[in-house]
Amino acid sequence: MKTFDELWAELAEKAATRPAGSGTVAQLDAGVHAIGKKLVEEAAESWMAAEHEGRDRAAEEISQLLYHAQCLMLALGLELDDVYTHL
Ligand SMILES: N=c1c2ncn([C@@H]3O[C@H](COP(=O)(O)OP(=O)(O)OP(=O)(O)O)[C@@H](O)[C@H]3O)c2ncn1[C@@H]1O[C@H](COP(=O)(O)O)[C@@H](O)[C@H]1O
Repeated sequence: MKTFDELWAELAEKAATRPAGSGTVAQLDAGVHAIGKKLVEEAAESWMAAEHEGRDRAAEEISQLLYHAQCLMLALGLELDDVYTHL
């Protein structure tokens, strides 16, 4: 288990060091368009899970939604504070 901030630190490190075999590096190389499509896909899967598959499945899909949101932020060079300032 990890927190949102812990995942962010891990992904930022992966983006900087680009270790072989990292799915995050592959996502970043795929670009904003591809990451955006995954984000929308995970949003739809979160919605469907919430309506039809129960709390545990919804939580799993929402975790993937958060992951892809962080990938999109990294692809754009955004920091957490750039987002938090709008909350
Ligand atoms: N939390 C996640 C995470 N959530 C989602 N995903 C990705 O999102 C995909 C989920 O997509 P789906 O469930 O729709 O499955 P899928 O359609 O079969 O996936 P794809 O074929 O589209 O890749 C997974 O296959 C992962 O590629 C994640 N990939 C990585 N992480 C974490 O990110 C960290 C860094 O990962 P790496 O960069 O791979 O080392 C690690 O701590 C991981 O646990």
